[in-house]
Amino acid sequence: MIKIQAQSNVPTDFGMFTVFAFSENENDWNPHLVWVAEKTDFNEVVNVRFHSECITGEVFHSRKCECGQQLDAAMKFMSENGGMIIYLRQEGRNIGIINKLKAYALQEEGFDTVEANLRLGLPADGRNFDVAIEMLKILKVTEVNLLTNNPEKLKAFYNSGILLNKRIPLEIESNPVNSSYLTTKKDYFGHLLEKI
Ligand SMILES: Nc1nc2c(ncn2[C@@H]2O[C@H](COP(=O)(O)OP(=O)(O)OP(=O)(O)O)[C@@H](O)[C@H]2O)c(=O)[nH]1
Ligand SMILES: [Zn+2]
Repeated sequence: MIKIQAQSNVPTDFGMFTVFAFSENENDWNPHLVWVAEKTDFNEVVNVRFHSECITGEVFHSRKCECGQQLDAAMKFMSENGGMIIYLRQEGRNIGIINKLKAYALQEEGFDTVEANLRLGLPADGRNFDVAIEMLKILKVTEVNLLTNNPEKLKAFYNSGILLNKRIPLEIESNPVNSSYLTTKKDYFGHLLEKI
C-alpha cells in the first residue's frame, strides 16, 4: 500500500509548493511526488496534472519532446490557479531511461517513437494511472480538472470514485526536432493536439 512517507514546503521559481513523497516503503529512492501549490482549495474542484518523468526533457532541456516545457507551464498554472502536479516515476512511458535511450538510438535510424519501443519488444506505452488515482484519494481530492492532452489519462477517472470535471489542454508550440514526435502522439495515441 502506497502512503505519504514525508512532506515539506519547497519555495520555487513558481511560488511555494508543499511536496509529498509517496511510496510503499521509506527506503524507496524514487517515490512519486505530489507538488501542491499554495493556493489550492481542497473543497473546490482541484486542478491536477499527472506528469510522467522525463529526465532528458525536464532536467537536460532535450528538444525531442515537450515534457520540460509542459512541467514548467503546469507549475505556473498551479501557482496562479491552485492545484497539484502528481509527478510519476514513469520515465520513458514507463520503460525506464535505459530503454528510452535505446529507443532514441533507433529513432536516429528513422523509427518513430512507437516503432522504436515495439522493436525493443516493449509496449508503445507501458503506463497506467491507477497509482495517481490512489494518491488523489489519500489526499482526499474528490473532483478534478485535469491538465493533459492524453485521452488515456482521462480514462483513468472512469469508475475511479473521483469526478473528472473537465480537461484543460496543455499544449506547447512544436519545434523542428519534436514535430514528428508530436504528430505520432496525435495519430497513434489520439492525443488531443490542435497546434500540429
Ligand atoms: N519510450 C519513449 N518514451 C518517451 C519518448 N519521448 C518521451 N517519452 C516519455 O513520455 C512520457 C510523457 O508522455 P507523453 O506521451 O509525451 O505525454 P503524456 O504525459 O502522455 O500526455 P500529456 O498529459 O498530454 O503531456 C515521459 O515519461 C517521457 O519520458 C520516446 O520517444 N520514447
Ligand atoms: Zn520528454
